[in-house]
Amino acid sequence: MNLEQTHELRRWWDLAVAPVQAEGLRLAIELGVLDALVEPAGAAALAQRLQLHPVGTAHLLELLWSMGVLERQGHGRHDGDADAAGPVGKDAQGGGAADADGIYRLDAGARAYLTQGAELSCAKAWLFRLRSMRGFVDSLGEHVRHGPGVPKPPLSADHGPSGGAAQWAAAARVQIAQEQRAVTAPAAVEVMRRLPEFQQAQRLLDLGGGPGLVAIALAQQRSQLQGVVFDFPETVAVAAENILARGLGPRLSTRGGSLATDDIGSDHDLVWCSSVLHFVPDIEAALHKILAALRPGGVLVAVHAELPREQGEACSVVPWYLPLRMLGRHVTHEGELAAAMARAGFVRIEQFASGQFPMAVQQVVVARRDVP
Ligand SMILES: C[S@@+](CC[C@H](N)C(=O)[O-])C[C@H]1O[C@@H](n2cnc3c(N)ncnc32)[C@H](O)[C@@H]1O
Repeated sequence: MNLEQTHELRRWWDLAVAPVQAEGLRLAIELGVLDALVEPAGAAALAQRLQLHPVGTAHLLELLWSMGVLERQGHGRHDGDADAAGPVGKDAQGGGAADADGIYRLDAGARAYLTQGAELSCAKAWLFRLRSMRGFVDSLGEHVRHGPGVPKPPLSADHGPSGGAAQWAAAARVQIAQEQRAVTAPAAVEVMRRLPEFQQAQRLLDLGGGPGLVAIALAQQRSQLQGVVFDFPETVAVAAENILARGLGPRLSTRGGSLATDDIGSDHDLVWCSSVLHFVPDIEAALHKILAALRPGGVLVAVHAELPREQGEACSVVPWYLPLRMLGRHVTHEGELAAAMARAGFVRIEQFASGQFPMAVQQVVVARRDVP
């Protein structure tokens, strides 16, 4: 036995403790601990300011530090050692010098993405993901015993993964908007930079575009680009507000409907479609419709998670998409979406994986309508 090596059991024990870390982070966001620690502070002063218990707060801060959410200086020092606290400095909240628990402040990544006021804040998006995963966990046993849920009919009032079109619209205002602003829109811009056709494209369709921040970011890249955000009517109302707020009304418009049943327009040069095909009742039918909506030579860029065939890659994709699969939604295996595009008549299909999207690694599939 090598005493320095990690025991094989550890990976399962780590799973059991992950809820403690997630709950610690949730509390830190919801109690305002993270926002407060943009400025360095010790536990006692922070507890006083947020009306928390000093000992409980000290333990929470140490947990967050162990997770890499916080940096710590001066741990174990007492009042007289304050000047030795280093770059984090003194407790700005009047709690005196570095106390025995140390002075904490946010790590740069947590400051950029987990504080409520940050420009790229994903705090609400993260809280949403946590809530939805916790909700799913409670029903997992039911699904295993009694089978996956029945897919929702596309024409009912219930379009969302766990609720109705109104819930998609609410998501478009909060968590999808946060993820688009911080992650999806910059990634979409990067994907388009690799695509020669983007330079000439004049008509963009952002299919299932939610709050429309991807279409907005792409329009901001190229002044000749005009575009339409297509989604359920309740959701495109959110996109319309965002378009108006950025003064892009003359170039971007919205169209409300369902990809499953309604017209999505024609003669588009470029269709962007990310994390949407999971929710349509028939992927092949949706792909035929998208092909017909492109002009000859037009390009579809579809970005979706697919289930990896390698175990090492599957471990970070399968759990995220299990709720959708248990609800009877589609999550294709790697390569299946590209194969379906080929069957639908798309040509010159390329695929690459990217970790620069929300949640798990996404497969970017670029496919073209042939020029006769
Ligand atoms: C997970 S969100 C992705 C939003 C956006 N494409 C992105 O990547 O950030 C799924 C979007 O697809 C839309 N959607 C789902 N089913 C749809 C359908 N049948 N027709 C139109 N939009 C649909 C939802 O309203 C939602 O805005």
